[in-house]
Amino acid sequence: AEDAAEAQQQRAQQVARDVAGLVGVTYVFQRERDELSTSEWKRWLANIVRDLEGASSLGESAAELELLNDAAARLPVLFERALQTAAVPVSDFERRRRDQAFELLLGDTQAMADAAFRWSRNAGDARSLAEDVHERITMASIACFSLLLAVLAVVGVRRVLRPLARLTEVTEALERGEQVPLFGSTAQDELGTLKRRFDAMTIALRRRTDELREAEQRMRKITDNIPVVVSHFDRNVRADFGNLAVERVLRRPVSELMGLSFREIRGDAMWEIAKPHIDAVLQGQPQEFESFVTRDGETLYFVQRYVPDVDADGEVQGFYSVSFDITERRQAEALLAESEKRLRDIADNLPVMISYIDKDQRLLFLNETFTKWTGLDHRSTVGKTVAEAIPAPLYEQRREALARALAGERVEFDLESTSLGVNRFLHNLYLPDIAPDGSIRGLYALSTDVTEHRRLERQLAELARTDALTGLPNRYSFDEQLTAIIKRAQRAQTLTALLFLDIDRFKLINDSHGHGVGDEVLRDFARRLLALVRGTDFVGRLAGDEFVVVLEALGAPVEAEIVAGKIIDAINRPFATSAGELSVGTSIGIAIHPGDELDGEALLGRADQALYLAKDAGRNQYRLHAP
Ligand SMILES: Nc1nc2c(ncn2[C@@H]2O[C@H](COP(=O)(O)OP(=O)(O)OP(=O)(O)O)[C@@H](O)[C@H]2O)c(=O)[nH]1
Repeated sequence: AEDAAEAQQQRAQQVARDVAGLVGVTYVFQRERDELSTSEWKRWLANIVRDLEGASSLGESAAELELLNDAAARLPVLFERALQTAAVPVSDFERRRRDQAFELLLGDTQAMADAAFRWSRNAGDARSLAEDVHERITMASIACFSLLLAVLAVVGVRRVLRPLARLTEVTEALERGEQVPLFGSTAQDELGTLKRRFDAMTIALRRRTDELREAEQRMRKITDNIPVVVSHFDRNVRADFGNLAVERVLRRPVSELMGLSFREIRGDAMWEIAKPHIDAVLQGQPQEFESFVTRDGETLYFVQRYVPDVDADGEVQGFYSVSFDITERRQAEALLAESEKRLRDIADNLPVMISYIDKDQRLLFLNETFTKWTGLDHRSTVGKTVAEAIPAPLYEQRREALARALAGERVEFDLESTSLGVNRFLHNLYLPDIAPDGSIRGLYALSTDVTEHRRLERQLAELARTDALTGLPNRYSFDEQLTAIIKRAQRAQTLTALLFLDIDRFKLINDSHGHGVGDEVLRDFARRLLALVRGTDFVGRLAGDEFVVVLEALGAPVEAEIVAGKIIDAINRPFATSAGELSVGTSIGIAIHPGDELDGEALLGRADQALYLAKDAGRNQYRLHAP
């Protein structure tokens, strides 16, 4: 009898522990409401059911069951509370109601636990009695199983225990997300009520499951059709959602990945990169960083966004991972950088100064040649305005052209400027940079060094105006000069004399001594003319043995006659040539420009007529054209 009492008491203590455990877990359940505490709560409930089953094997009824009847009667209420607490709160009101329900549930469970404690204390008393009275031991032992017996007394062992076990099973099935049949009880007793309550809970759960599934399908439909990789990880960083793009990127079916940890899916290297971001997003801070996936030797690049998944209570339940594929952008950027480098290489190696100037006249680009010619390097100059970058006089030379180009005009101009001690003639081209909408964004400035070109041009121009034999200005130059001289004379109202000279019998010199000697005479003739006139007077060779001298700002016509006389005297002095000394004469026709509207051609015509007269009169003399 004592052994039996011992065993019964142990059982009673077991029940007490289980109920206490249930109470404890209920606290946790209320606080956490997560998967773990829910399953714990159910486990403790199942323990009590098992204890009851053990106790039922006694199959006896007893008197001291009142204590437990109360607790058993509370079971349906308990489920009702559970039903209320399972509802998802959508408003503060509902949340308050849920919290109240939890408190009530807790109170109920507490009451059950109190009952069990009392019952175990009673069992302890019974043990001491057992030593004296056998009958009383039986009574006491029966008291020890009071929890079960209370149920037995109220609804009968089989009726209550089978449904309770079934409830546990069904709850677990629900938890696994499986469809469970309803009890469909119409019984009016407490068990019937209990079953109906449970059915209501099942229906609510089903509805919620359906809603969730629909929501998930909607989300899947949307996310499967966007070119973005979307996944969701729970608080333990295990995957519980992934869209179609996940399969495309990882080349694995999404179903295979569900439930796996981030590290299992993405490997150690990616885990190391992502871990700080995951820690942060689980603290509620959104994250953005770049990541990559390498597969079959090719690397895909992503911009990775982690968004915390926060529930109604503000608790982070996990996070969404959204990845944008930027591989193409990366490749395009690489290609662009390459082509930019090629362009820069070309630009740097052209012997042309190239720059880009924006609409606010800020230098945004300059090539190597620019640096070489001006000493301004790209790094320290880019961002400055042209006025800030170059010396004020140089800016002044370009100011107007810059303004015109920035008003949309293609401007070409030449200028001479000195940089780094080198003087250059620059040919500049300013090309406006016009946006598709017609606005001016800036301008391209290209400057070519035309110094050498200019020098050649000048040389050619000089050659074109110079008589190669004597070095005197030629006919072309004379025509240019005469026009300018006449203009000056008209402006200043001064006298100008044109002396037209022809060597006498020059043909004879050529014929007698050869062309070379003739040339010697021509050169000496030119030297003698130059020696006689002022530096400002014009001396030129028109052709063959014809020369001109233009005397400006004369006091009177007679001054021209004096010069002509001096010339004849000078020419009459012997010419030393390779063929010996030769005597040379010259005839001169003089025309005076009176300061009126007479043009160069007419003046030369008059001088020619006078020259004819001088020749006609016997040569080696001058004649003045009669006014
Ligand atoms: N040596 C040399 N002779 C030239 C040159 N250009 C022209 N002549 C010659 O100069 C001579 C000019 O002769 P004209 O002016 O026609 O006659 P002229 O012998 O001077 O006789 P008048 O003018 O009537 O006194 C021609 O025989 C030309 O061949 C030249 O560059 N060098």
